[in-house]
Amino acid sequence: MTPAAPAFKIPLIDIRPSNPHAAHQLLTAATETGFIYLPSSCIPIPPSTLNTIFALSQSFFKSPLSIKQPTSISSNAAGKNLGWVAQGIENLDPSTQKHADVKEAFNLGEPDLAGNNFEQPLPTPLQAYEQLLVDFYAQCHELCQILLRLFAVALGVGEEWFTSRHDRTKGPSGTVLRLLYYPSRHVSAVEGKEGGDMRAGAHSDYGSLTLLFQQRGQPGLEVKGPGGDWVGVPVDPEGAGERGEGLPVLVNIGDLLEDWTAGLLKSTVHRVVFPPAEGEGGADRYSIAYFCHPVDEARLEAVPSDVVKAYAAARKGERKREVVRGDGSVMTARDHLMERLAATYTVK
Ligand SMILES: O=C(O)CCC(=O)C(=O)O
Ligand SMILES: [Fe+2]
Repeated sequence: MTPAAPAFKIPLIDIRPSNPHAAHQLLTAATETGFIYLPSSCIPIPPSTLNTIFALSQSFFKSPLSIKQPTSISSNAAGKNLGWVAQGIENLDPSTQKHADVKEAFNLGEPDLAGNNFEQPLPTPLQAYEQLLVDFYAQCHELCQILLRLFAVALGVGEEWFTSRHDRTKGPSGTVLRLLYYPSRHVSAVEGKEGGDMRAGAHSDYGSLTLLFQQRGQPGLEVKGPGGDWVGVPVDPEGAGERGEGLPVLVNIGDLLEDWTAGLLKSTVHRVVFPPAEGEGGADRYSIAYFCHPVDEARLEAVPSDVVKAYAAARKGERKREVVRGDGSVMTARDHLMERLAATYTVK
């Protein structure tokens, strides 16, 4: 008899300094599941900020085309990859998915360094809340820096090894804040779009870390377990909402951090599905994703960690991708992102 695979369970980790095991627990989770829940109480983002941003997101996505179109990614004003992404544009898994993802998105690039505004045009419903969005951006970045410091500690490298390479004062990065809207199946059918079956096709994220904020009653995220099975990711695994607390935030490791650590930290494949049909076809889903990247010019030189070195030596030849090229030159974070984009979007 073969032993059953261990159940795939995403751990909830308290990352406050009062937990002396936080760094170790994070590293274990990152090497096993690649996904981690953080309780709302240990993140530097007030639940009221999140509620406001979800309300803004809803009001934007429910706006008429005349509000959305001027900020579209296909307009010159928005800039590359920034702005509104209409339904039918993106397919995260073109190899198996015939139709585009059933979703809309709004991509927000980094604010200026002074922390006053965004360089892209904001749609009308967001304009009055620019400062709140700028502050939220900074809070997300700070949370990623806290996590990156803990990973550095767990790997036995200098505490600032990763954070110094994510230091915004050193230049721009590929970091993006993304508002996401997945209509219920009912709504997408009414709009007459060709019926896609997937809200977001199977993929892994590109950057170093992703933060994902979700709302009660709006499930849909699934991660690929070690046996290739899809496992549902509950929005509120421990009933925080019922206790009147904020929901936990999900963190996942992206391809860049996986590649940088020679595959030790796992960038786990995930997707977003429609909930099983109920009533009118389930609820709409809104989520907010913060994709954190090192600064563009950061060189992805080998992490000087004994743990990483031992893993790299044991798994030589098994890696999905390399950050050091055949000629010995080291990729920058920008090179890495360009390569991932080129691998995904074959037609451009
Ligand atoms: O909306 C979600 O739950 C996840 C979205 C996602 O995985 C992505 O945009 O990369
Ligand atoms: Fe993702």
